[in-house]
Amino acid sequence: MSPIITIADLSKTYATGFEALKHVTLEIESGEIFALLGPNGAGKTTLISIVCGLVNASQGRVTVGGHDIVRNYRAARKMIGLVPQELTTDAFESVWATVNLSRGLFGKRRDPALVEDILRRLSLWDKKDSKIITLSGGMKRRVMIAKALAHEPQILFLDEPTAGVDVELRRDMWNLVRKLRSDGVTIILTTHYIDEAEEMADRIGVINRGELVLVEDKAELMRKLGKKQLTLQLLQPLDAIPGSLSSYGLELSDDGGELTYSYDTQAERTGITALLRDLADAEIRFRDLRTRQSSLEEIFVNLVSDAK
Ligand SMILES: Nc1ncnc2c1ncn2[C@@H]1O[C@H](COP(=O)(O)OP(=O)(O)OP(=O)(O)O)[C@@H](O)[C@H]1O
Repeated sequence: MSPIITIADLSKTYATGFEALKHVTLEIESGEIFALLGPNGAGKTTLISIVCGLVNASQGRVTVGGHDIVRNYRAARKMIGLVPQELTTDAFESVWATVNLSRGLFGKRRDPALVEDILRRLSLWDKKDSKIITLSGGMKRRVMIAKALAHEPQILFLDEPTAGVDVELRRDMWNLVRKLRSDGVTIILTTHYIDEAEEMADRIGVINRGELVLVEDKAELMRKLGKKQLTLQLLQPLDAIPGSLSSYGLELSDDGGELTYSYDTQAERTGITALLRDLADAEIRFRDLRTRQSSLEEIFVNLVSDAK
């Protein structure tokens, strides 16, 4: 696959002197779902805003579909649909009018069948004649997506798409994103919901204090950084860990009733076989066991706190 967006050495210093982005280099592949994950103020919106031409970069270069976003702004922007964090739309227009207008802004011919399809997919068809002001927050958010899709963009940016929406809308949103991807749309979403990235993304970028600290295939990330824990529920509680087991870094919990061993899933040897043998030699018996893999949330928290 070839990159549809290239971001090279991108930095942004706001007029206040604040460095919101520091030397960010990133390529987005055509057709992927890329999640940009980061805490508040990390620079996610700034990055999106630069790619969409809303904020000027202080340094670096961005191309969208091969078009330089500064020199060839119109061609680049036409490829992009943006769903901003804030709801910005004309409150007194009808849904139908506002979505058609968005299409017109990009110089696209009217296409009522296409707009109907978008509204139906977003469960907005029965609201097409409603004024935006009369809609609920969740419905308004759907309208923002419909507007962003109206000119048939190849790339869709979703800035915090599910912040403050209910569970049902969140599910709908995820389904829509998957459907769009299967239609070939490249999707970049920002989120602080780790489960959202875990569920949706093909690749994940973690941004912290303006720096892109990691970009990785999601499955690879979980495999690489994921630690696993084996917990044994003992038949007889232990007062202390026997000296013969000291090399395993075991932890005793539940009043001596549980013994936990942490191991690296990537390591050539996990050490489990040896541990079980040494436990038998020490006459420590267990009645049950469980294993647990660290979640993306733990990986993320570790990354962000390491970078501080
Ligand atoms: N116009 C501006 N002038 C000065 N500083 C700004 C401006 N816009 C954003 N910032 C600062 O840049 C930093 C990054 O902001 P940005 O909105 O990109 O973060 P974010 O990762 O999207 O955060 P959130 O998750 O809260 O939306 C913040 O500290 C913010 O206060």
